[in-house]
Amino acid sequence: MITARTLAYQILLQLDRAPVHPDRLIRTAIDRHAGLDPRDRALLTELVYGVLRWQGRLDWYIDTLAGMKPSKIDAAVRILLRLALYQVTLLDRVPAHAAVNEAVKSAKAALPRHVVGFVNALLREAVRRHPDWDFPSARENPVCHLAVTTSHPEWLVRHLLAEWGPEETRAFCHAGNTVAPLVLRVNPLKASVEKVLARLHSEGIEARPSPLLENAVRVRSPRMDITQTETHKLGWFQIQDEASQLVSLAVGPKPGERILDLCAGFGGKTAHLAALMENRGEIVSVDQAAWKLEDLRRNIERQGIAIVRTIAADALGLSPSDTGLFDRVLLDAPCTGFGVLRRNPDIKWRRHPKDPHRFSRTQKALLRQAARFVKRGGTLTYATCTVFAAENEDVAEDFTASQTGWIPEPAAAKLPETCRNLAEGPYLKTLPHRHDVDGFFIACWRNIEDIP
Ligand SMILES: C[S@@+](CC[C@H](N)C(=O)[O-])C[C@H]1O[C@@H](n2cnc3c(N)ncnc32)[C@H](O)[C@@H]1O
Repeated sequence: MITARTLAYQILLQLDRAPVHPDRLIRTAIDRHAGLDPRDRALLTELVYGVLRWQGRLDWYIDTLAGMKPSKIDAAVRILLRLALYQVTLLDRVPAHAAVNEAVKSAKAALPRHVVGFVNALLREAVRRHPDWDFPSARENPVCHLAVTTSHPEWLVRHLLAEWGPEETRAFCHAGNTVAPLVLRVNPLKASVEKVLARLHSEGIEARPSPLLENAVRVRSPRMDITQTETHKLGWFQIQDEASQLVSLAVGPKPGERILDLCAGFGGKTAHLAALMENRGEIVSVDQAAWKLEDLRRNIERQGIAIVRTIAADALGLSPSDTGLFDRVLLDAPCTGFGVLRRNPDIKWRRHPKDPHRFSRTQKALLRQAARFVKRGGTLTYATCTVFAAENEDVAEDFTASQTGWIPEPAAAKLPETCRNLAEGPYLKTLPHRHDVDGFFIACWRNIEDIP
């Protein structure tokens, strides 16, 4: 019988080779090994996400103890060590000797003898030292200190310190290692909050109304796969953080309107827009990834939505003559994703220091393109799930400064009273460490001129 630790090791190896969402790999592993009991499934998720969150600190332990150049340690050996060290240093419920023994056993099965000796010696030394580690000094090297202790890349810490200062950066980095609440958007086309709470309760899941949005609920036991419930299969809800829900609310579509969702992905925002439109009008959902639009179609069908047309295309190559003009256009732009590190901790290790600026260029081009599809009097909404000014305020300000015929509209105007404190000037900005929701940015404009 395969163990949760072995599966976690295999998944971490796969993630090292290709950028797949960890949840997809975990779900596939659980489906394939139906014999895993709920405790093992929970441990598998804990190990995969724990190692991804704490990878920076775990690597610091390895490089401190290894006595060789970091590049000399093979990727598979490093992952084996990270997994064992995570259990030894950060997980209370696994005895240290069990984690070490299992890692050494795995090493014996697959690695040469001298590597087994190296793994064994390093892990036993880590057990001996823990918890008395000599981390880089906060006074002499604040960047390195924060990067190692909170497990974030040095370039990211340096960037945030320059943009936000030490207090906010520290809070952001600490929040990045917490488990985000599991939030559901209730689908009003099929159910109400009360119905969803009652039905989930009958399936053994406790949830409570969101403090922020009246149509959202927070699940108390976030470790389970809620997509397997009947309530989900019936299309009564969609998993969607409150901050993400603010985007479609800020678009503010009305029944009967024409809406363009220009980077629709799996259709999280499309489905919400359709619900706000009471399933009346038309939504055109565009994404360059045709496979995502397949998921989108399944998602909207499950939710009883019938007003969506999909187009698989590069938004930059699309013309209003192909689609007509729209009352409202949403650009939920591709971004570095640093607002959702709690859910996707692997992102912080995949990104490059130049990425915020690279994305910024694409976002500016996509936003100008999105504007071409808006009717006179219509609105344009720009959203990201990241926190850097380069991808947020800079993009919005570039648009406002370079385009005539557009006036910024307060992004919070259409939001419920409970969310008004999230406004920062004309924009809406959420941060995990301040608001306990994902980090999103929203900006809105109204078109006041004919488009040439
Ligand atoms: C932030 S995600 C969208 C998430 C989606 N709106 C949702 O709510 O689930 C950005 C999406 O933009 C798509 N994308 C990136 N560049 C694009 C382009 N030039 N044209 C069309 N889609 C693009 C990506 O495939 C990705 O699905």
